[in-house]
Amino acid sequence: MKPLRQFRPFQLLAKETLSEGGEDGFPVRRFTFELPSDCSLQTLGFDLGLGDFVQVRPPAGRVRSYSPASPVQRTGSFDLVVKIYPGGRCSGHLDSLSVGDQAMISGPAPVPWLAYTLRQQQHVGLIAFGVGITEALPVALSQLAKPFDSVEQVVLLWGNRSWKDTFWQEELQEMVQQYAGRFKLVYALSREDREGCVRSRIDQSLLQSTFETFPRSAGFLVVGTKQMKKETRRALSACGFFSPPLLQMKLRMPWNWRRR
Ligand SMILES: Cc1cc2nc3c(=O)[nH]c(=O)nc-3n(C[C@H](O)[C@H](O)[C@H](O)COP(=O)(O)OP(=O)(O)OC[C@H]3O[C@@H](n4cnc5c(N)ncnc54)[C@H](O)[C@@H]3O)c2cc1C
Repeated sequence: MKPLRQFRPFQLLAKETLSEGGEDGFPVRRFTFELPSDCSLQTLGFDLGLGDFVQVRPPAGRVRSYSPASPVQRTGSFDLVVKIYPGGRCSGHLDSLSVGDQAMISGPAPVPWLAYTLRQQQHVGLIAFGVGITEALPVALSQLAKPFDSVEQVVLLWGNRSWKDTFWQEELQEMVQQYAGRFKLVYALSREDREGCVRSRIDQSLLQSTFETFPRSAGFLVVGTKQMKKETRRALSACGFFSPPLLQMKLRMPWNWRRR
């Protein structure tokens, strides 16, 4: 099968709710789409460790991007994990699909600057807001797969309103155990006190304490809305971390990066 350069129909095999969402929260569902039995995201050219994503074209509304959330080597199917917004054109479209229905999907679409940001970084900080974990987690896994003398520590800070908004707790716990000492996971809940979690928004003081041991030249990936990313980068800068070389990143963007 050729890479998904153009939009093509993919059949929905399964749909499962991962989180109903807390108060004021929205549900998060996993959608499993069919691939030919001998085909995986990897054979289609995806590198999830570098943030490659798919695009979904709803019948009405704008094309939207989603980070595949299943192992890149899995043959026969792939998952998207999507937060369903009320009135959301694309998330609502996906949510309206029944098993057996098709969605128009293309990919891989790249995050061109990520390879540059992570290049030769021994300390990698990943900051994910809500469903942004779908992009951050494969990046964490791919960094941890590198030898210790290449990547020493990966810290994932995951911000949600409440525990009910979270999912993949078991998978994350397994990672903490498997990469003990190299992988640190911090859950930040803005509206709930809970043992093992920090009660806080993701702000300068939380960033300072979470990444206290990181050298100021560490590499960071922030995944969330534009506003969240902007505020977090500003806070990282205020903590003394180097802000990403934005100018260089933009110059490296391929012609179609704005389609995201
Ligand atoms: C590279 C990349 C990867 C992404 N990966 C994922 C992923 O794996 N899973 C996923 O769920 N999303 C992901 N997104 C976000 C996704 O592309 C859409 O922006 C999102 O699904 C909303 O699109 P929509 O058409 O449903 O909503 P729209 O029709 O654009 O918006 C309708 C209403 O929904 C609400 N809404 C939309 N977005 C938000 C928001 N972020 N917070 C609060 N309310 C909102 C607003 O009230 C808005 O008025 C990713 C985005 C990028 C750029």
